Amino acid sequence: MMLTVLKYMASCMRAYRSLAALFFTLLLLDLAFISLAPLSFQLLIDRAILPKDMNAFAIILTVLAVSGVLCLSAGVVSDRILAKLSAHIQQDLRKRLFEHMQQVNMGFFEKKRSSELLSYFTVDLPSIERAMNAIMTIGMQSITVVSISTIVLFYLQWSMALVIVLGAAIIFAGPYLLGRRAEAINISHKEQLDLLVGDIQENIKAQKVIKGFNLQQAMTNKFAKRLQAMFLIHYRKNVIGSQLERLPMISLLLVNLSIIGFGSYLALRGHITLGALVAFFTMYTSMGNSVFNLTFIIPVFTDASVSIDRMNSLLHAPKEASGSLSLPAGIDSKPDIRFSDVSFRYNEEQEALKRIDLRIAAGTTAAFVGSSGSGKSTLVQLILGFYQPSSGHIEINGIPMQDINLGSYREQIGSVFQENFLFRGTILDNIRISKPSATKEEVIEAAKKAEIHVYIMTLSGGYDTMVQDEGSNFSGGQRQRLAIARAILKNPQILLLDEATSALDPISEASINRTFKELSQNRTVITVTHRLASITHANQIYVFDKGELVGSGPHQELLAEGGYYKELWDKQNGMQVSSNGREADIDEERLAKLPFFQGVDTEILKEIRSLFNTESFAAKQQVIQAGEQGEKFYLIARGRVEVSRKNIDVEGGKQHLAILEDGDHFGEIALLNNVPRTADITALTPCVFLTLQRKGLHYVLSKHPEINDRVRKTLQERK
Ligand SMILES: Nc1ncnc2c1ncn2[C@@H]1O[C@H](COP(=O)(O)OP(=O)(O)OP(=O)(O)O)[C@@H](O)[C@H]1O
Repeated sequence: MMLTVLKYMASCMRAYRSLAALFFTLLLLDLAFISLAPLSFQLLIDRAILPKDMNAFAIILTVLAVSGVLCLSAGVVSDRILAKLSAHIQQDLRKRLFEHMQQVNMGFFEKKRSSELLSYFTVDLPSIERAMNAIMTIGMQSITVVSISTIVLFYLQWSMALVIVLGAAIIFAGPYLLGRRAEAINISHKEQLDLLVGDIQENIKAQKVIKGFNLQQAMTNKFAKRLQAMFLIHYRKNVIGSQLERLPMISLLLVNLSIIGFGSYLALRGHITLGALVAFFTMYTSMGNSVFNLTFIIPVFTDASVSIDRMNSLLHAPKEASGSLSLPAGIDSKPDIRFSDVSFRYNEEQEALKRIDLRIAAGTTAAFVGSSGSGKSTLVQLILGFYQPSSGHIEINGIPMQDINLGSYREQIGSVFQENFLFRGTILDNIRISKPSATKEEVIEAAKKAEIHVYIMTLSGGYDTMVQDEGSNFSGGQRQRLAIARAILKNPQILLLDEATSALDPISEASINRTFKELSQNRTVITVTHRLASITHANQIYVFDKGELVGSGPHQELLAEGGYYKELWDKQNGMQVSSNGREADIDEERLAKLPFFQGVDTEILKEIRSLFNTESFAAKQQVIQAGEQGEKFYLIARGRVEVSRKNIDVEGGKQHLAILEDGDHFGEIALLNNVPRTADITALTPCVFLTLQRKGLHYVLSKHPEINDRVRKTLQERK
């Protein structure tokens, strides 16, 4: 363990050889004085005090004072050099870690919690710094003092020196034997610390969910369990730490006793002079202190050795596989994307994509549609080269993806996702990140196309307004528009839009979709959407279901085929949302497709239709809370909701059950009678619902006894 840490430090210092050499030289001077000073007692007693020689006394004292001042000054300078060396090494390690983190593949981030990655910087680097400072100060000092003292002690009295060497072996035996256990406890302590920090971090991020679901007490209880686990390991770490310090102390006492007895016996017998005995004891005391100091840094070393291992696990994590061929940039080199028999799995449990064959010809518009979880976003991530297929091939312009330099390829892609990250900095910086050379005018132009310019101009800071905490001072729609501006500014060959307008209101969505259509003139556009009406113009639509490609072709062709696409289309069709998003409507034909209204007379459906109200919810707003009494039915005219259940044992405190989107419905059991809701429903994007109250429906049904029983029976079956 000691050797690992020392080797690691030596490798860190390699870049600063001259600084380190200067440090060691000055340190040696300083230490030589500290180690040899006790010898002056022998000279003072035997050459000056006993023979009463004033001259010798003056010379010895002067030499002592001058060398003392010189060596102590060397010590002060070496402190400053060490401070610089240590700061350099910390900076290098931070840089190395950060640089590597930019290059590791996505799978690595999936497996690690962000708190664990953070702790490399906040826990492990400081622990390495502590060990380095300890070895370069107390450690070096103690080792030098012990080495010089041992030589001098052998020179003064070899048999006593031998006893000391044996004693030193006993002193270190304890820490050596405890070493492995201490290391294991240290590893567990760091792991628990990661989990604890992770819980706190997650709790901060999940405050809206926690308060919304009234989970404060449950979260506090869960945290108390974590603290209990942390307490145990913290206690064990403290115990082993104190044992590592205490054991050498006990051994040292025993060795002291033997030396005092043996030394005094030798002096009594006249085997050594009085001066030599005093010098021996003084030197031994200073050596004893140094040995003692060395035992103090053992826990620091154990800590650092665990940290080095942890950091190496990051530094050895596989990098993104990137080839050497650069894709030529420029407007004429539109990439053609081909998937041949591509399958992909994130983990052993489930295949996210199964044997996909598709081709997105350069300059065309392709759309990926399908239910939630069908693999659309996974496909986008494969196109971006975030993951490698588990089997099959992806080719760009006929070149295997793994041979292409990912940097040059991604240079040609502009992407917008459902959730877009905004960095700390100004709005201008955030848009310009995709094209650092862009002028402010170009940024403004892009912001205008993304329909965010007018809003930016209403802010007192305009484009210099600061983005706070990942964009928390902007709405989901505004964040999405800033991301769209970013992608537009880049003017990429491939525009990748993964639910890029999901957070926008209908007017903005329609208008931005027009912008995207214009932008598609001279480039490849790949759109992932669950809103089929927005991609009817696509050259090729790919339909996914449970990771499989179940259909492809232009809109009309797919409709004519009458498969899954038609099913999705029919589900979404027949509902209209006004352009301001405040009013929604449904026609009777669509109403008749609801299982419990099948076969109901059009006239009655007209009556039922008039009972529907429009309700709007903002993204992240709770629509239904489990346990509350339900009295209405919801039909999603526009938007996406998450169905979940409170469960503090899973991350974030809730268990995800399903995603529902345009055309889906929920809560129909409430149309039958007053039953408590069985799950929570939360809006993921701004949502517009058509809602039907039980009382209204019952009134209509009571007027039409001929359908009353049938509707109730179907509802009962669904229950
Ligand atoms: N990082 C991941 N790790 C493990 N499984 C994942 C990961 N991301 C997605 N999956 C799983 O892969 C499958 C496909 O997910 P994907 O996100 O591609 O679907 P999608 O069609 O884009 O869904 P949505 O429309 O809801 O975004 C799902 O079963 C999902 O749970």
